[in-house]
Amino acid sequence: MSSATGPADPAAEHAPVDPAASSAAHRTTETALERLSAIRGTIDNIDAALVHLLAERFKATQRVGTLKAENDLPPSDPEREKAQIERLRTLAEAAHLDPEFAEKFLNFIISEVIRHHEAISENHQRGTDA
Ligand SMILES: C=C(O[C@@H]1C=C(C(=O)O)C=C[C@H]1O)C(=O)O
Repeated sequence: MSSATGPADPAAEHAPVDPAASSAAHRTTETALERLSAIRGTIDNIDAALVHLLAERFKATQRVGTLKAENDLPPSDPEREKAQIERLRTLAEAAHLDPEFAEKFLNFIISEVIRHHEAISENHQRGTDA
């Protein structure tokens, strides 16, 4: 705001807001950054848990892959996949997670598992053919 005689500093009237110049704005920014950091701490823990859970799941599916290869069972089982996707869609809905996302995520993991099972089967075949 300028007075009748004009602002003391003519540039001040259109100067960009500097949050550090206002103690209230500064405090607000610090609090927001602290909250962001705390929430990110939770995200870090969840991401770490996801990695550990996925590692355990892949250890189990590797065992399934070996069992299948040794017993001439096919790498994929579409019936089991269908049932598992349906089960996870229901769980996702109850947990307020987008079921479409849950299905895509599971399909992404399953396609990687099948790739592993195919590789295990090929290695097993090579071993028994030799
Ligand atoms: C792990 C298996 O193999 C494949 C992978 C699946 C999965 O990752 O959930 C499910 C079915 C199969 O296509 C299984 O048959 O149980």
